[in-house]
Amino acid sequence: MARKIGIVGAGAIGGYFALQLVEAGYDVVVLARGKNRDVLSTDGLTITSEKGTQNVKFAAVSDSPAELGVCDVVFFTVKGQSTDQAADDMRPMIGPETEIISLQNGLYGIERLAEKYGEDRVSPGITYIPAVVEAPGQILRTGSLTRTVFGPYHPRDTAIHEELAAALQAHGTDAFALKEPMKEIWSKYVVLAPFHMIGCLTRLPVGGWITTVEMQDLLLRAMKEVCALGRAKGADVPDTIAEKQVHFVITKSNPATKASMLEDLERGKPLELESIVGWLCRESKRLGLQSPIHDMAYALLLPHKEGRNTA
Ligand SMILES: NC(=O)C1=CN([C@@H]2O[C@H](COP(=O)(O)OP(=O)(O)OC[C@H]3O[C@@H](n4cnc5c(N)ncnc54)[C@H](OP(=O)(O)O)[C@@H]3O)[C@@H](O)[C@H]2O)C=CC1
Ligand SMILES: CC(C)(CO)C(=O)C(=O)O
Repeated sequence: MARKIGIVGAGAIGGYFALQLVEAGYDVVVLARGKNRDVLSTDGLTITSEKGTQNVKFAAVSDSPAELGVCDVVFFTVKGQSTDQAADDMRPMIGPETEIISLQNGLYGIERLAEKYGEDRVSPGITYIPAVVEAPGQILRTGSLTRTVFGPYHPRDTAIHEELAAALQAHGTDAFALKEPMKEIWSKYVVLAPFHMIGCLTRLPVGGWITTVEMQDLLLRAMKEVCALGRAKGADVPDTIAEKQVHFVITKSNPATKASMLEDLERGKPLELESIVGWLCRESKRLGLQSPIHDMAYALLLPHKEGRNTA
């Protein structure tokens, strides 16, 4: 019998994986609300990319987690600010054996899920797929990257991760099961937190701000704040990661790439400010570290946190 996979957070990233997992033959059930639920249950999900348009329908779509029932695996893909509510809401979908794979940016959500469901149930992951929701049930992939990794929080059996990664790979996703995914999650976070705050404060894609030595230096110093926090939390995050990442951003990044937090800011949507930048500031303080660059950015972005309509 095919495994039953639940999607909690059927937006850009959750939608992408929902479609791929249906195509891989899994029994996919989707927790969705309002207009998104209506469109997903009637027309299904449509994803447009440079490869064309794909559409799938799901085994079940509901705003009632109890109706969807216990799943073998849940992909957790809500925005950071929805973490606590969604993690509580999904409880009826989580049984004693359910594997929870989080693909959220940052580490806030992973820690909250682990507190609520236990470190042995949560599989941290990260994805680089750029995508946006254009309308309910309609997702646009804005680039071709599909690298995605996931695996256990602490070393344990990874058979389920390997099975899912192989199924996703067979359908075109660059997915990998890692025995120690936290290394790559920290490595992305070293770039992500500075990238989001600088993108939002300059209101520019990376090509608009990375060209001056002043900004390159600011980026490096901001990245080192993240590395210091990683080490204080026991992860292997040497400052050389910051140096490599700055070099990568200068030499390899597509100048048109915008931080997803800037995309949200421009659309007047709520920002993942607390889970990505605020978490770093609070954790640094708690562990006796200084994070002056992120502290200033956090304060400057606070007025935009809830989006345009509530400012
Ligand atoms: N988009 C991208 O390019 C990338 C995003 N990421 C990360 O992936 C994560 C998800 O981002 P993204 O897919 O863009 O976000 P989206 O806003 O597109 O999707 C989030 C979805 O979660 C749903 N949701 C929120 N709360 C609940 C709840 N309580 N119950 C059910 N559904 C809920 C939202 O529904 P509703 O509309 O009803 O609120 C929405 O459909 C973020 O952490 C982001 O940083 C990582 C790499 C790239
Ligand atoms: C990697 C990147 C920059 C785009 O996919 C991202 O994850 C984000 O902006 O949230």
